[in-house]
Amino acid sequence: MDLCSTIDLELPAGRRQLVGTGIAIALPFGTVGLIHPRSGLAARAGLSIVNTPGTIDAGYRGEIKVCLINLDPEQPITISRGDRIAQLIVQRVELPEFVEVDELDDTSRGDGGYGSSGGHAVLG
Ligand SMILES: O=c1ccn([C@H]2C[C@H](O)[C@@H](COP(=O)(O)OP(=O)(O)OP(=O)(O)O)O2)c(=O)[nH]1
Repeated sequence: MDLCSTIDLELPAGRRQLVGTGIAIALPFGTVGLIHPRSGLAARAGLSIVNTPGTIDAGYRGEIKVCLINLDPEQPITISRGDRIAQLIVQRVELPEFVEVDELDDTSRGDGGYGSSGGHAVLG
């Protein structure tokens, strides 16, 4: 579902702003809302979201807001009230009960991460 701006704004290069969408929802328990950028605006103008994906908790009843950021190094981005600025995706989530243990089971990856599998010159 697309989310639209409730305001007109001009976002200068490198700046961010929290923008209202005028939407409040009651998500079913066991789901989460994720706020994603729109790929067209990202590729063409450099518009993104600071905390992408934003998390909308099932218990949240306030207005959904989007923390937009202009990642273009030079050009401002003009947004008009009603423009589609982001998209909301609703997903089911696990609600696990966490249990503290002294050891974890062995896996082939183990504790290797952060590029340990290579695949790029800078990773060695
Ligand atoms: O892009 C976003 C992200 C969050 N929210 C709202 C819904 C969410 O349920 C609430 C809290 O979000 P989050 O848990 O990410 O914020 P926090 O910085 O951890 O603050 P809090 O202490 O309120 O949990 O803010 C939005 O409207 N837009």
